[in-house]
Amino acid sequence: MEIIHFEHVNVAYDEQDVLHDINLSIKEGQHTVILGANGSGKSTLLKLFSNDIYPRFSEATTKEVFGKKVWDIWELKKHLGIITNDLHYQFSDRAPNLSGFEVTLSGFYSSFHIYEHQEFSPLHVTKVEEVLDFLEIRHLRDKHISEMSTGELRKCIIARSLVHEPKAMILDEPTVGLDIKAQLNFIEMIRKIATQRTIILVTHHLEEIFEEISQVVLIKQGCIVAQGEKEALLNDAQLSAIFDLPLHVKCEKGRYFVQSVG
Ligand SMILES: Nc1ncnc2c1ncn2[C@@H]1O[C@H](COP(=O)(O)OP(=O)(O)OP(=O)(O)O)[C@@H](O)[C@H]1O
Repeated sequence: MEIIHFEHVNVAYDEQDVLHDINLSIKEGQHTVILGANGSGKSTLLKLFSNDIYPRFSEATTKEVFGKKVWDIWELKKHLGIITNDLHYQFSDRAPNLSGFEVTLSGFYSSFHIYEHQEFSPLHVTKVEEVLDFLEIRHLRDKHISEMSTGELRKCIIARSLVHEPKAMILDEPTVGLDIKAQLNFIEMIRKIATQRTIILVTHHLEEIFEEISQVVLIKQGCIVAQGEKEALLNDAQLSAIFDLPLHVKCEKGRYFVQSVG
């Protein structure tokens, strides 16, 4: 089953073309990274996955998510857990008093708060407890957002997206703002999730590309310039071209990093 199947997809904002002739396939179980510089079109591509924007009409265009062309947007959001940094800001701004338990529970209504009119069954509560245990964040259950570190809140937001048991999770620059230890710890958590569902990582940080990611999609100036196996694409030539810098890349124990520039 393909999660994403795009053929000849073009996107424009105010008549300005931003994504050009996108052909992309991501299969279930095929953990994928979408890698590109700032402004290359990564977030726009992600908005296409979630149906927050639509392609420019063309007879040649095919756009299917989980094999379907048309989706009820709320139904689709249950299948695709999407984690953006915007979610993080929304929670810390709007609901600093929410606990880890409540952040997770809010996933059932995709809301940024818990409201009186929302009804939760014992099954909802059980699911939240199960997710907190799976992610090993029970210690955050009763902690308030205002008392959480960036990494702690981000883990609760991941928990929130898991209550629907999405088939795939899309993570947009998930380790922004985390120190090295928190980053490594967070990536270990994502690896655990990757044993159960497909991860699509959107980033410009090589360090975020964990071992289980097999497919790389390189995007530059709104075009997918390469799509294929990680080992074939994460090399000096491809990455220097993508980031417009002479980069020397190294891989150690299955993890990639920029060794030097120039
Ligand atoms: N709402 C919008 N209206 C007009 N242009 C936009 C809009 N959003 C993005 N763009 C433009 O589309 C292009 C791609 O932007 P996009 O945010 O998708 O890139 P990105 O790779 O996610 O960048 P970053 O890594 O900085 O988040 C950029 O030129 C950007 O200026």
